[in-house]
Amino acid sequence: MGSGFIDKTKNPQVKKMDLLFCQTPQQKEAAIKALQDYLPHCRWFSSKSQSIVQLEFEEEIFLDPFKQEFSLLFFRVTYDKGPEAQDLFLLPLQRKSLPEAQHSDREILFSCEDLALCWIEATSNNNIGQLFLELIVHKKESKGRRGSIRGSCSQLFFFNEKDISFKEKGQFLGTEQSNSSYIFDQKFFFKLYRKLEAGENPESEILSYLTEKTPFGNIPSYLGKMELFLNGSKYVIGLLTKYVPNEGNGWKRALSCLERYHKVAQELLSSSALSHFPQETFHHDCFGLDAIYLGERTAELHLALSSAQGIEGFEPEPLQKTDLKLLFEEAIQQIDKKWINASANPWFQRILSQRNFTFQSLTERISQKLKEKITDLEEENPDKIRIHGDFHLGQVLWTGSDYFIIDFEGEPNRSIDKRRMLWPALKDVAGMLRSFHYAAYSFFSPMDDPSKRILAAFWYSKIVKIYLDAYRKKVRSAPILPSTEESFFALLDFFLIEKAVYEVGYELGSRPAWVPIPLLALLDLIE
Ligand SMILES: Nc1ncnc2c1ncn2[C@@H]1O[C@H](COP(=O)(O)OP(=O)(O)O)[C@@H](O)[C@H]1O
Ligand SMILES: O=P(O)(O)O[C@H]1O[C@H](CO)[C@@H](O[C@H]2O[C@H](CO)[C@@H](O)[C@H](O)[C@H]2O)[C@H](O)[C@H]1O
Repeated sequence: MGSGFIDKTKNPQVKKMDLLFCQTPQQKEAAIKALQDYLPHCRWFSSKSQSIVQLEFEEEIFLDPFKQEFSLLFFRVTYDKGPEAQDLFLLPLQRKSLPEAQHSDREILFSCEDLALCWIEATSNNNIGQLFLELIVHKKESKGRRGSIRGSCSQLFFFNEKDISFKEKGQFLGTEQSNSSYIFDQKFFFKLYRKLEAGENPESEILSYLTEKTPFGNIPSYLGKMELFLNGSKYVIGLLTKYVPNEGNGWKRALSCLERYHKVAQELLSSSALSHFPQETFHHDCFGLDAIYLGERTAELHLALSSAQGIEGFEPEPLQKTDLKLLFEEAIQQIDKKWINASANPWFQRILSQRNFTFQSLTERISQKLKEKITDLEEENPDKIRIHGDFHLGQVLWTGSDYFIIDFEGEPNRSIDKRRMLWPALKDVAGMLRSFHYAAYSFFSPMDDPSKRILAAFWYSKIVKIYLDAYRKKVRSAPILPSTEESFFALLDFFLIEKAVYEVGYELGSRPAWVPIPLLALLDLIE
C-alpha cells in the first residue's frame, strides 16, 4: 500500500493510519461487505428486519490521536424504503497488528495485509472507557477529516470529583443492550449511543435539567456528554452520569416478589380465600411497598418536570385534543406497519379466534375505543409536560431502600422529535401499569389455565391500586392530571390501549412468543 493512503497535509505531525482512508477501493468494498455481514449479529443494530441497500463509511475519528489505537467509525445505512430511510451508527474500533490479532480470540472485522494491520470491535475493551472519560472530563476535542468529537462536563463534576484519577479503566457492562455502557469504579456510568440522531438527545437533556434545575434526586446525576459534529449537524454520542449502586432493576424484583406471592396465594385460592390475602405479607413480600415507592417517585419526577418555567422545550402547555388525535393516528399506523407479520404468529391467530375477532374487527374496535376515550375526556386540558417516555420496570433500579429512574431516551422506535414532545404525565403512569401487567402475566403464563389467570389478575389489580393511590396522593391537585375521576380514567385508558398496541408491534418484531401478554391485555381493555 503506497504513501498516498497517508494524509500528511492536514496535520503534518500525525500520520493518519485510519481504516477509512488507508484503503484501496477494493479493500474499502471488502470492509463494507464485512461490516454488512457482521451487523445482523449485533444486539445494538436495531434495524435487522430492514433490507440494506447501501452502507457507507462517513467518518472515523481517533480517541487517542497520537497512539492511534482506538477510533470511532461512523457509518450510514440506507434501507430499501427510499433515500429517507437511513440511520447513522457508531462502531468503536481497535487497530491491531495482524500477527497479534490472529492470536487473540476476537473476531477480525477488517484487515489490510499490506500494512499488516487489522481492526476489531473495541466495545468490550476496558481501556477504551478511560479514553471516553478523559475526553469528557478534560473537555477535549478530536478531529477527523470531515467532523470532530468533543467532550463537555458539568460544573457539578468539578465540584464533587476534584480528585479524579484516570487509573480506573471503564468496566464494560455486557453486550445485551441497545447501547454500550461502562462503569468506572462504581462511581461513574458512561453510555455510548450506537444509533445516532442529529439534534438534542432526550436523555442528556432531561437528566441535565433534573440535576441542575430541580431537587429531584432519584436519577443518575448528569455529569457530562460527548458530541459528534458532522456535516453541519450535532449528535450526542455519549453520556456520563453518576453510577447508581443497586441490587437490580424493578423487573427482577417484581418477579422475585411474585414468587413469594404465588406460594401464599396458591393456598388461599384452593380454600377460596384469595380476597383475604394478608395485607402485611402483600405489603412487605409481594411488591406492595415497592408499588408505593414507585408511585411516589413517579409523582416526584412528574412534579419536577412540570416545574420547568421558561426553559425551552420543557415548559408545560395545556393538552389539546389534537395531541391525542396525533397519537391515535400513530397507533393506527403502528398496526399497519408493525403488525404486518401478525398473521404468521400462531399465538396472535389463536387468541383472536378464541375471542371472536378478525384482524379487521380488532383494528376497528381499537380505533373506536381510542376515539371514545378522547370524547370521554370532555373539556379537560391537563398540562402536558416532558415525560420519561418509555417507563417500565426495567427502567427503575432498586438501591436496597428506594428506586432510581434511568434511561430517559424514550421509546426506541420513535424519532427524536417525537420523543422530545410534551405529553400528559399519565402516559408514563400507563407505561408502568403495563409493566406490572407484563410481570404478572409473564410469571404465571395464564393462557390456558383459569386459576393462574385469577392469581395474576389479583396481584395486578392490587399493585395498580397501591401505585395509583401513592401517585395521586403526591401529585394532589397539580394541573398535570385531569380533575375528575371520569376524565382521569378516560385518559389513563387511552394511554393503556395505545401502549398495548405499541407492545404487540414490539413483540411481533422482537419476541414473538411474548405476543399473548400485550394482546390479551389489549383485548381486555377494548372489550
Ligand atoms: N447510572 C447508572 N448506574 C448504575 N447502573 C446503571 C445506570 N444506568 C444504567 N445502568 C445499568 O445499565 C443497564 C443499561 O442501561 P440503560 O440506560 O437501560 O441502557 P440502554 O439505553 O442500552 O437500554 C441498566 O439496565 C442498568 O442495569
Ligand atoms: O428497554 P427498552 O428501551 O429497550 O424498551 C423496549 O424493550 C422493552 C423490553 O425489554 C419493552 O418493554 C416491554 O417488556 C417489558 C418486560 O420485558 C415490560 O416491563 C414493559 O412494560 C413492556 O413494554 C419496551 O416496550 C420496548 O420499548
